[in-house]
Amino acid sequence: TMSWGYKPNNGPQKWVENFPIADGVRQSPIDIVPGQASYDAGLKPLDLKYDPSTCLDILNNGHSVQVTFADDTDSSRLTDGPISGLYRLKQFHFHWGASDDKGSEHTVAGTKYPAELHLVHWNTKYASFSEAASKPDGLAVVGVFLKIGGENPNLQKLLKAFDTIKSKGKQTSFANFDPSTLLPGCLDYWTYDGSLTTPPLYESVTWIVCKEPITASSAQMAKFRTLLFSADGAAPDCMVNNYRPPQPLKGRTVRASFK
Ligand SMILES: CCN[C@H]1CN(CCOC)S(=O)(=O)c2sc(S(N)(=O)=O)cc21
Ligand SMILES: [Zn+2]
Repeated sequence: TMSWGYKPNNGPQKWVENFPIADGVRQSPIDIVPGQASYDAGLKPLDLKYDPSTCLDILNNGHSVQVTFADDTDSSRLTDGPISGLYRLKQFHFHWGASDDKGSEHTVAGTKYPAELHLVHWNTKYASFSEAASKPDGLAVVGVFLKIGGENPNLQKLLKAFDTIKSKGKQTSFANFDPSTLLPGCLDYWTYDGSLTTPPLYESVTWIVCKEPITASSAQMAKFRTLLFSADGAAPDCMVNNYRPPQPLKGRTVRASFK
């Protein structure tokens, strides 16, 4: 049987067949409508501290490009913001389009960005990432939009590794990368209760979506599109449009950390 993907025969419209929670009450992503978000003065600023020495490797998992971190200590972690306790960084990855006019998962008043970065953190009240991944307060994902602008030198280090992980299952060591270099200068955010945007679609994510995008050049976006969904030796299948469209809000409130 074919595993899930982003094509008409195995994509977001079909996921509910194997993952019925796809039609759940707190699914992600969503369209964020700034005028309908509630400013919450009680929301704290995000406190993100990352230790580059926890960076382990970069992987093409057949769905995205992912950078994985050692999560056996608290040295790369998220605290404050909308969450309580301490969440450890596990990985970050991206979603992008076949062209610069689409690619993000969250949208802002219907606007699609060319890509979206997800920094995935797990709640250390649980013993491990895999235990946390399915709990309602198990994960906190920081989303950062990418918009087309000048070349982003911090992305360049990632992109240089892409030639060695072109196809599904390829991975290579990747050391001393500081994910905070991919954060925008202003950490104003929207937050809401949601889910993983890929199967298994667990409703376990506190979403923290930054208002300010970072930039990538059009050439840098083109580099993402040289990656493949397909494994070595299989017919090459470009890794593009690996995004789920916005899902129904179903009565949820989106809070803003800013006026
Ligand atoms: C391709 C598979 N993606 C998922 C793998 N994991 C979940 C299951 O693990 C036990 S995960 O927690 O690393 C995340 S976070 C994430 S998103 N796009 O919502 O940030 C998707 C996934
Ligand atoms: Zn993601």
